[in-house]
Amino acid sequence: MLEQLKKDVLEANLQLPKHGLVTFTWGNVSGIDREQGLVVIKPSGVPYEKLKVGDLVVLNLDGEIVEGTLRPSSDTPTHLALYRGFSQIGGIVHTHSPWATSWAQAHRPIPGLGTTHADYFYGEIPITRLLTQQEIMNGYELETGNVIIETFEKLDLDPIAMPGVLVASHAPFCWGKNADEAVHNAVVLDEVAKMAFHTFQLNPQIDVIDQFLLDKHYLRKHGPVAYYGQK
Ligand SMILES: O=C(CO)[C@@H](O)[C@H](O)COP(=O)(O)O
Repeated sequence: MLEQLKKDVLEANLQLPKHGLVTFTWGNVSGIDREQGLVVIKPSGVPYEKLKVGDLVVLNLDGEIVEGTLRPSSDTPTHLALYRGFSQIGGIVHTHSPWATSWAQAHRPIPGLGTTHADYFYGEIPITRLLTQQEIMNGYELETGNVIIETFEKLDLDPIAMPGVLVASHAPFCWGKNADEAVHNAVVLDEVAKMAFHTFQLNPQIDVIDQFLLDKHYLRKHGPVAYYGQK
């Protein structure tokens, strides 16, 4: 089980440069074995082209390293906070993919403007608030995880229906039932971020997708899940 999870997390990490979601060593992917309570994550600062399964780091949900010799990703506290807060998810991706990161830096949520968006994200992709100076002092990565959970609680969002978020002045985090699905959602997030930017250039007055079409498209693909805005 854990050995297969390591292989899946390695493959998911290697998909990031293949899809153009990362530059240099930016970004990271993790996966969780919920039965054992163990998280497998990319080591910090290791180039993707050199990454091997033995480099991956295994931690428990308290952040204690149980396997691995390298330093875990600097975003590990964020991943762990999300696994603790969103019990339904099995894989997490963090990138600085250019289009989604531009919306995060602009402190703008990404509105649902079309069916491409609706197939994956049930409504507007949220933006977190900025962290306070005290929160940054407490630990930027841990508090980033906490502010994502806070954002979803405030907006009453279902992380299955909304598998991604923009962290203000930072970049996106995406997730899914496993690491592979999390990467898929990260690719789509950057695509819909690009499409939304261009759509507004073509028509600054465009409105969000009709709710009926949003329902039809999202539920056609995902079946009866908690509705956006309802638990
Ligand atoms: O968000 C950041 C830095 O702002 C990180 O995602 C780095 O881009 C990758 O860090 P490591 O996973 O290599 O520690």
